[in-house]
Amino acid sequence: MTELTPRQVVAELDKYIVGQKDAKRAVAIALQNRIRRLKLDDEMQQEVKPKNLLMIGPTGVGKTEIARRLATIAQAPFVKVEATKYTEVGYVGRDVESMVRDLVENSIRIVKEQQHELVHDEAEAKAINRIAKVLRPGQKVEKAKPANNNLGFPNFQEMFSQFGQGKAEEEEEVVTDEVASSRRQIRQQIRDGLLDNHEITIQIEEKKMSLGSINPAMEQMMEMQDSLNALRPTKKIERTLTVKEALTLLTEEEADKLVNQDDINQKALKLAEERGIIFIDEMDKIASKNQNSGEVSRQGVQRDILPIVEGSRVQTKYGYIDTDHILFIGSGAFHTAKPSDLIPELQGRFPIRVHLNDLTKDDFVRILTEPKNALIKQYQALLATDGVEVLFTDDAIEKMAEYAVDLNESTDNIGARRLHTILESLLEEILFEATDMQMGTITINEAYVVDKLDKIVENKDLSHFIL
Ligand SMILES: Nc1ncnc2c1ncn2[C@@H]1O[C@H](COP(=O)(O)OP(=O)(O)OP(=O)(O)O)[C@@H](O)[C@H]1O
Repeated sequence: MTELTPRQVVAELDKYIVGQKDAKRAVAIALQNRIRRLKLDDEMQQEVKPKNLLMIGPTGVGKTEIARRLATIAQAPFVKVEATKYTEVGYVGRDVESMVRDLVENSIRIVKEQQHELVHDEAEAKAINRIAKVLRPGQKVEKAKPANNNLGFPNFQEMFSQFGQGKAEEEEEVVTDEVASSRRQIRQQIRDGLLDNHEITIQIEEKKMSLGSINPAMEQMMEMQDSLNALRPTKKIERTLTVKEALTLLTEEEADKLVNQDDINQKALKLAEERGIIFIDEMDKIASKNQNSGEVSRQGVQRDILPIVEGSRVQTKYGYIDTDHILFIGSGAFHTAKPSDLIPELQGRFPIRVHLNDLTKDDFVRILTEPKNALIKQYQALLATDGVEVLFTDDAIEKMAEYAVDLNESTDNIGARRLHTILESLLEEILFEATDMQMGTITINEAYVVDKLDKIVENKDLSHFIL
């Protein structure tokens, strides 16, 4: 895996996030420091403590977005959690270690996807084969039964067959040359996508539902259930789908058989350990120095978080994970509580502090248009699916940015999130009509923006709900 330099990381972040230069630099440095520390010998590693980061800034200015993009750039497992969701050990609620378990789940997904990618062609070939067999079955003949064992032992094979998958095993398929040749043709047709919409009924393995972790006791129960499930033969269920859907499902099922689950688990644990990023939002809400009743439990949460951030071993259903190299990014507005209101040990674990700025009108103009996934581009792409081309004049975009600033000042300051609600209200009519009407090209100018938004903005009660 090639590592990007801090400068390259910032350049990548620039593609998606407007401004916030200091924050981008800080996360790039934090990422590089982790790589540097991993290269040290063991003794030195113990001396150099991990340097986590605290992002301080109002809501909706890009804190989460920076962390999330950073994870994508670094190909790192990522979770976002809210500090206020946790309660002290012993109370009902999520225990703090679950953030590490969630990170591992995310890592498992990443590694599984990578491994599936490696065996994709082989898995797809097998899936195509299975579909061809369903579409052109051979002749079924009854299988000769094995002679009964005369030793008086129960026949385990027959007993197992009662668990659901016995029937098929009693029949054998005779594949004539004609069937084989017809299947060859079908396989080609599937590859060419000619049968995509054709419906078929297939047998697939029933997926075990995985509920998110709730608390340790519940998790243990679910893990026991998982182990029991693993002992039972997988149950097959019948589903009617299009060939295209069946191909996706069966390719996934075949890929599952081709990859080594233990291998995935080990790789995922290592990936989470060395590259994981945990974003803890609302850190300010658990900060407080006072010892009165409500605050005790907040401090409790801080104390629970501390060992994880300091580096400890956490048990997950895939094995133990060391949290020593996980990068923690704390975040919060810190309007009333200050970082210095956190317990000292925790303050020490988040030594890099960075302030994010309030967004200005110019920032809003840029956010609307510049990033790779800019909101205007998103709406244009959505409406293009209905054959509608939407153009925005420069003054229309300026006007939207102006409304965003005004509304953030006069109601709540929700940062760039304001742009989402503004665009949704602005385009409501077009979004409703576009599918029915051949609208061709629509140009949105300043007058259109004023016409659509002024009515709502003037009515303070209404704008609280809509914009
Ligand atoms: N500087 C920015 N550049 C581009 N988009 C931004 C920027 N700031 C915010 N956004 C957009 O606004 C939305 C909210 O931003 P984000 O989730 O990062 O907020 P936040 O600062 O983490 O706030 P909170 O603490 O409330 O979670 C996202 O859709 C994000 O893409």
